[in-house]
Amino acid sequence: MEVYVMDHDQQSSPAVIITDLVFVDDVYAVVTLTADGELRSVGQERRQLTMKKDVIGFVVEGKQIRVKAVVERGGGGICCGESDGDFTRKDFVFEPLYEDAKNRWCYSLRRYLDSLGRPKRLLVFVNPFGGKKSANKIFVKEVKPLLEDADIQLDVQETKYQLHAKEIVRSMDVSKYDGIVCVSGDGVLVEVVNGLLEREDWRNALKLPIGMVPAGTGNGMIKSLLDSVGLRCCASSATISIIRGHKRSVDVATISQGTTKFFSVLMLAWGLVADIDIESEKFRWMGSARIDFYALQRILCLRQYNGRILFIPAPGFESYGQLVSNSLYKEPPPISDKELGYQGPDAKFEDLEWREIKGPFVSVWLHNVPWGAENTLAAPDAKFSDGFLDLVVLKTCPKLVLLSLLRQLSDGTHVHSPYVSYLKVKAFVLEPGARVDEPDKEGIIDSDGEVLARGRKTYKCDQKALMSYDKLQITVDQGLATLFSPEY
Ligand SMILES: Nc1ncnc2c1ncn2[C@@H]1O[C@H](COP(=O)(O)OP(=O)(O)OP(=O)(O)O)[C@@H](O)[C@H]1O
Repeated sequence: MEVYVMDHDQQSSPAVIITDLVFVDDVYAVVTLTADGELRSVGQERRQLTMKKDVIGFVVEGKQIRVKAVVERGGGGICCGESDGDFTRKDFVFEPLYEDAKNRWCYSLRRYLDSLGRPKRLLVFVNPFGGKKSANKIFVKEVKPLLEDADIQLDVQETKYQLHAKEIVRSMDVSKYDGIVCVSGDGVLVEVVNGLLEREDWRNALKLPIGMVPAGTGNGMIKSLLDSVGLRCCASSATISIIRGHKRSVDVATISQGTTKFFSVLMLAWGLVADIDIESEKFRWMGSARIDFYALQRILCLRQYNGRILFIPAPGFESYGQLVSNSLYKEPPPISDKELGYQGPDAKFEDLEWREIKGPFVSVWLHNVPWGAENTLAAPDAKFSDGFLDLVVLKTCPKLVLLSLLRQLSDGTHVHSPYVSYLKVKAFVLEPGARVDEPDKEGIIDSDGEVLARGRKTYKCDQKALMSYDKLQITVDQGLATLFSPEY
């Protein structure tokens, strides 16, 4: 029924898609769906839902239609999941008077929801190993019911071992899905991005949006996405943003050493932060307290590392460091026939103006998005797709100041400290050196929670790292990957 309704106050109001006399709670009411997506009920009570924002799906229950809705709460209220969240369930049930009317309502609601471009088929990775090992429970109790309410078909894959998600993504049929969801920490997200980029059809594969549901220790990406619109980092808010299907592009950094590459969407750390992140693994039994506990230990016995960093500053940051004639940066070798995946940005960096900062360093930290973890606002000015990485450098710092800087990480005010240099860079070279106090020992280079390189003679570890503790270079490709994101 397509009618154009004249309004008393305005010249015209949005076209009516369907309007009917129905029962709401056994009382007559008029329910209307308009072309601008308002679903209104006028009867004993007035109700209004916005299809785009509030409605996640609908279902027929006998003679009734249940419109499944989640409404953003304005302070107070309850979350629709287990944990505290920002949405409350507000289903709307009505009963069309005739079977024929019910069918017309179903057709109109379905057509409207289909026009919103929301995902219909998702591949879901659940990492049972991440964080507090509660990803399965989070998925079953909080994520699956919402995705099913939204009538999304799910292929669920529990990850069985490290790099399992990457393996699947590298060879999956991307045309089967409208997105990939990771119920995990950031580790599985990074595997998915790397898997997509290693495919021959990476350009097309990268259009597949990736959704995150926080279920790990490090949930920096989803925290960054939700926090940017004032939502709390919880499974229900994350799931609702996936259902609504908005997307956001995110920069991808290519970290390379010779022909070896790693693609990062979160961060790279060398020095204090990497040492805390990786070495605290041995205290994993402590849960998230391991980080604070080990950070204290590391500050009391503070290490400094020799080395050098070189970078191309973003416009406005040219005053940092000194100009250099030889950047050490090497353009990647031409692609051989065998290397079919993504090889890094096409841009040339070798002849641009490079600047350097020489060590010793306490910490060097590069960030792509603001939050490194749910309680770490590492780079408050970082943007998802500005084509730059935020660089946080700490060369030296009294221990007491350092302790308070670590506390300030929770609100991002550490970047205002006179001991911290905070700038944006387009490309970066790290030349890591040995520890100042024990020159026979070197450090760790960590990217997105993975050890990229371990110093020689420093760590007894059977696992071989991807790269050696030597010069590596980083370039950024603007907005290369796609994420499901709340509307911003
Ligand atoms: N079944 C499994 N057993 C062991 N490791 C796994 C399994 N499934 C996935 N992994 C690995 O777990 C790592 C961490 O995953 P994820 O990011 O989800 O959790 P996290 O809690 O944020 O990580 P971490 O606790 O290491 O900081 C990933 O590198 C992933 O490859």
